[in-house]
Amino acid sequence: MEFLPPELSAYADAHTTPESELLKRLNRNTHAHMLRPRMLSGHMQGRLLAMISHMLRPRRILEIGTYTGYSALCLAEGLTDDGRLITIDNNEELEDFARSYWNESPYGDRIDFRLGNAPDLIPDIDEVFDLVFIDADKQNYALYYDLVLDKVRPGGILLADNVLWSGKVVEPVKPSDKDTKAVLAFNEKVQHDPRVDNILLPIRDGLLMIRKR
Ligand SMILES: C[S@@+](CC[C@H](N)C(=O)[O-])C[C@H]1O[C@@H](n2cnc3c(N)ncnc32)[C@H](O)[C@@H]1O
Repeated sequence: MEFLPPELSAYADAHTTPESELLKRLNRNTHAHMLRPRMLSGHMQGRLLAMISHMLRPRRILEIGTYTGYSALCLAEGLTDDGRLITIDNNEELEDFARSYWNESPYGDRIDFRLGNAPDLIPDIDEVFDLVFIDADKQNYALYYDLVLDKVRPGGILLADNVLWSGKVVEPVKPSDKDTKAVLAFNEKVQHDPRVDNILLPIRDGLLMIRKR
């Protein structure tokens, strides 16, 4: 969901560095051939992810929720020369599609795709992360946060997508709406965690930026 009026959104887009030809093609082909293409980060958020990555120069990035590999390519832009991005998804139908685009990029050999259920895989990853992007099933957001925070270096950054959840975070919640309840609980958890500083950026569907103290 976009929270800005369309004309302001278009203006912001027009004053943001354009996508590379590869990202444009991946974006277009995801919309043409894949289910639920709105899950892809897109131009504006993709450039923000790349900008944050360039600023941090991370050596290790963890992404939870690969989809067609668009955000992985954006995040990989800032990796150090010996850097690596681990990205996890439980949908095996996405891997070949994503990999075909990664292989055309300079980062193909630095993106380490792990197929499986993220809550099962994360505990076995023995790395210290500079940057983490949480962008998978909403009901596990708080669990992902708990699983990764100890693996993030002090000063490292976590980003969590969709934290405004199409505006549902400020509407009455239906008792059956587990996703909205999970997003609300996650946002509260981070807000009251003395181990971090955080800012909720109202970009696209809401991006929570969290710095480990
Ligand atoms: C919103 S999409 C990711 C979009 C991607 N980060 C981007 O910006 O282009 C969420 C992805 O999380 C994956 N996913 C959902 N639940 C998962 C789980 N429990 N373990 C691993 N991946 C999961 C889905 O298959 C889907 O591809």
